[in-house]
Amino acid sequence: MASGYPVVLSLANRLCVVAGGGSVAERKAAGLLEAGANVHVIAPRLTPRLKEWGAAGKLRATERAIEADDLEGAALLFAATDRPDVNRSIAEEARARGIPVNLADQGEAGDFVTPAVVRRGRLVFAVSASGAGPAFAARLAAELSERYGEEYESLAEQLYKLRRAALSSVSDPAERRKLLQASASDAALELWKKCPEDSAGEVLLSKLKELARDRHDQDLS
Ligand SMILES: C[C@@]1(CC(=O)O)C2=NC(=C\c3[nH]c(c(CCC(=O)O)c3CC(=O)O)Cc3[nH]c(c(CC(=O)O)c3CCC(=O)O)/C=C3\N/C(=C\2)[C@@H](CCC(=O)O)[C@]3(C)CC(=O)O)/[C@H]1CCC(=O)O
Ligand SMILES: NC(=O)c1ccc[n+]([C@@H]2O[C@H](COP(=O)([O-])OP(=O)(O)OC[C@H]3O[C@@H](n4cnc5c(N)ncnc54)[C@H](O)[C@@H]3O)[C@@H](O)[C@H]2O)c1
Repeated sequence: MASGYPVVLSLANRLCVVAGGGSVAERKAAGLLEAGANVHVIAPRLTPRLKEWGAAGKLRATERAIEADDLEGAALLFAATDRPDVNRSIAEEARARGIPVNLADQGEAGDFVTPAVVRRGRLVFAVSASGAGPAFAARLAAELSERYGEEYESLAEQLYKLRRAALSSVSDPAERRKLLQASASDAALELWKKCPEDSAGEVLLSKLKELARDRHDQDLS
């Protein structure tokens, strides 16, 4: 497998079809729900959780074999049945319609693979081992999960607000770039962890300006 080209797709409200209803289909569906996709899972046999999500309206669950018409309007297809022939033929139908395909039983023959993922709010870590094995990717993702704890969700939120404040109130692009670079320094990250919530980001921006001034003064002395 040549190593692929990583992207972060916006799937909010886009139809994603999952063929298959076992543990692999459940994992793909769970990841798609986290991305806000409109998920349709189709299989004669569904896991209890997939049934529960269907009954709760989190996704659409249909208990029958996949059909080509199910692909109508889909942005992506996940072929995750335990029948290689079914996966192959629905993948062909999808490709004929220009729909990218993920093949659970033969990743390399699909259009994209799903990496191991760790989410911390806006922060998304994705690890792909490109054929070196999902166990390796999952192990490295678990290490990232330990290194970057839950606190990184609010940290990323603070940085988001700060960046918005900088974009709207620091008009000089060079000055802004300097500030935003400083906003991700070790000292700055420590500062944001201790800062109170500030929905406009103005307090964060004034603290960042102070920090940048201190750094500048230290450089001069
Ligand atoms: C990371 C993760 C993400 C996810 O699926 O969400 C993921 N597989 C995970 C688990 C897992 N996979 C397998 C087992 C059974 C135990 C074992 O054998 O280890 C388990 C464990 C379990 O199911 O619990 C076996 C397996 N996987 C693939 C094949 C076929 C092949 O090699 O082509 C076979 C043999 C099937 C067979 O014939 O039995 C294929 C793919 N699996 C990928 C991703 C893509 C490559 C990603 C990369 O680039 O590294 C790729 C290529 C395609 C794709 O699925 O997109 C997720 C870990 C999530 C986590 O825990 O964080
Ligand atoms: N990519 C991965 O991460 C990964 C991990 C493990 C296994 N696998 C592969 O994925 C396959 C599925 O794994 P699983 O553990 O979810 O299997 P499973 O046996 O739990 O589930 C198989 C599902 O396929 C459905 N199915 C069968 N025929 C169908 C059809 N015509 N249309 C729609 N659905 C149909 C069944 O109803 C069932 O829901 C395995 O056979 C294996 O090759 C991939």
